[in-house]
Amino acid sequence: MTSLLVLLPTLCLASVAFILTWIVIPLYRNIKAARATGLRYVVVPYYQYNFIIARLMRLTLLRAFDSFAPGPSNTSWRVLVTSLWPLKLRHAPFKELGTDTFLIVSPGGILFNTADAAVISQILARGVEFPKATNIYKQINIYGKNVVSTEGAAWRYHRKLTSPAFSERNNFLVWRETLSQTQRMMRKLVGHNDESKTVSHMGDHTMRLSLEVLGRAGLGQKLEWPSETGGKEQPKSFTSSLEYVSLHIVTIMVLLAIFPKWFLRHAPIPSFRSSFQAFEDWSLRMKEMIRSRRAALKEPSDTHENVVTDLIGQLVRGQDDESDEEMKQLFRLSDSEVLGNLFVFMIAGHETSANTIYFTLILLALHPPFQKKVQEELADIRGGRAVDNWFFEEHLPKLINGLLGAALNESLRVISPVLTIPKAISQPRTLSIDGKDATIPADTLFRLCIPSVHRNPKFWPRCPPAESNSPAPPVNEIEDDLEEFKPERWMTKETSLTGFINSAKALSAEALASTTQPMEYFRPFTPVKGAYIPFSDGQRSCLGRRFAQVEILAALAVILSQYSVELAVDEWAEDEHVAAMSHEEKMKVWQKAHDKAQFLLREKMTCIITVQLVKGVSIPVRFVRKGKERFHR
Ligand code: HEM
Repeated sequence: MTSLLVLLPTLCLASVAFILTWIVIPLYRNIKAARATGLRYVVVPYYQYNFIIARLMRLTLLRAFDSFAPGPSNTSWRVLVTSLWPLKLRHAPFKELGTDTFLIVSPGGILFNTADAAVISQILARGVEFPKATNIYKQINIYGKNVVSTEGAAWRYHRKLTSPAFSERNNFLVWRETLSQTQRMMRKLVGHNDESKTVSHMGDHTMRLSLEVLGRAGLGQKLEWPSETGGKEQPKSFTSSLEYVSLHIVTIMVLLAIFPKWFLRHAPIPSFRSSFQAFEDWSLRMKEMIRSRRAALKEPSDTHENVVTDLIGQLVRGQDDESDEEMKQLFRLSDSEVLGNLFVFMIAGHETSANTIYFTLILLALHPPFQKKVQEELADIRGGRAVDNWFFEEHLPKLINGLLGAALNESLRVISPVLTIPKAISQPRTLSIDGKDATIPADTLFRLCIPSVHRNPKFWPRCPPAESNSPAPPVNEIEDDLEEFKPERWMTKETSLTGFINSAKALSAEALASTTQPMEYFRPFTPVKGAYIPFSDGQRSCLGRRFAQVEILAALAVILSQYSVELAVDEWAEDEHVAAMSHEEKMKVWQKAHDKAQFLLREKMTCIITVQLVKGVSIPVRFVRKGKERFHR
């Protein structure tokens, strides 16, 4: 009894001390610091980047509120503690708070969120002062340090040594491989005699396509799939270990972060063991590949052409380029760093490109009139040439500057594969925000919210909404068409651009200068700096931007020059039934497929490293020979 009398007050005192030390005092300090910035702020009970606490809170506090309290508003703490709100709510919280920059304050830290192009461009231009938040990327070092996970001098060293790999010669290889692999993919997706059949999981096919292109243009490897080896799965083939690693990358990284290697090697759970096995397999294969590539490079130089052009060849050659021995030791990637970089090229370049091809196809299937215009332009561009005779130098610029390029720009605007760009500061930094200087306290984590700035009405030419069902209902009152996929936005007629420029607040000098162009002149629309950042910008912008552009445009061009992509309607009508329908009946059934696809793009998106449809959800499509379309001719 006496001991209980002592224990209870001690426990109470300990709890009060804990709450004061870890919650009340830090929260008070953070609120004070946030107030001093002069920016708007919202207080939330916990820090979302403290993963253990955030997970605990999601399971308890958040769940309790979600069961008993009415649905949260767009600016409620229940929404703002989640990492997905920029994806789900886009620009809505900014609009409701009446600002394009606000802070989220919690006991664990301050988050700076912005959808303001002017603020984003300052942060990206001052890369040294606003470095990447590298501790978020620690797990990515599983094979070795690399250009994605480092900062400061280490990053400069990696960037200097990896950039030459993304040469125009390599892009040519990407072009050639994509043309050939896409034709191969289409032969599988379209039945004999061009009979159209439903492709239920198009995302899986674009994932393989992108892996094949990375395999060839990145690692110099032709990937053999089980169907091409007589249907026999080869458990230890390079392809299967590469595919396994790329599809299970999140699991592998989490396991390696939690458990020691010796445990995973003998883990009692089979899936843990196979993940670890794949991780080790890939490492062994890559080390072997690096060794044999180094040997090949020592051969006489006239046989080098094929072995230096891919990414691995360029990195290995870079290892030996420096003639000065001392410099070689300082500025030379170790084998583990070559491996680490090849691995992050795969992570950074696989899903991002694959999903962009997939989503652009879906968006074009949702917009048949624009798809038709693209196909007409493609026919002009290629002038009857067979795919194998398309020229990189001649055809690629036409694709980039044409309607397909506009479709790609718009697809990346509405579904950016990367959700937010994180930056972290270790000392106070001053930014000009809405014309005033704001000093942001040290240790603030910055999030440049891509979906939000891509829909910020201040920075984009816009019209009233045309589609009643565009993917936006979290934003209750949709006042413009920025939720809609409208590639025409990127083909600006000078007259409308002038109107836009006059009404925009933040303008680049180039945009102002361009107002002197003739009224009837059409040109690609150039957004204000900081407003369009699918590949980020500044010194840490995407290294594989052109690699990705070449791959995505080449793949789409091959597909659309021969086929139309349609939404599949199997859920509502069988083929024979559709064939016997009147035009009106067909349109009704197509509208159902359209509404469902819009619903999925709106409600079933998530972000696991990159933005994607949630596991198990897909939008089925069909490829039909041009002229044989079932719904829109
Ligand atoms: C549609 C396709 C792609 C998109 C939208 C994309 C987007 C991005 C973004 C936003 C970043 C900056 C991330 C940050 O700062 O947190 C980035 C960085 C990077 N990307 Fe991409 N990327 C794409 C394709 C690729 C491809 C194909 C590769 C390589 C094969 C690649 C390699 C890289 C690398 C190495 C970095 C790190 C650069 C550095 O930190 O210096 N990306 N990418």
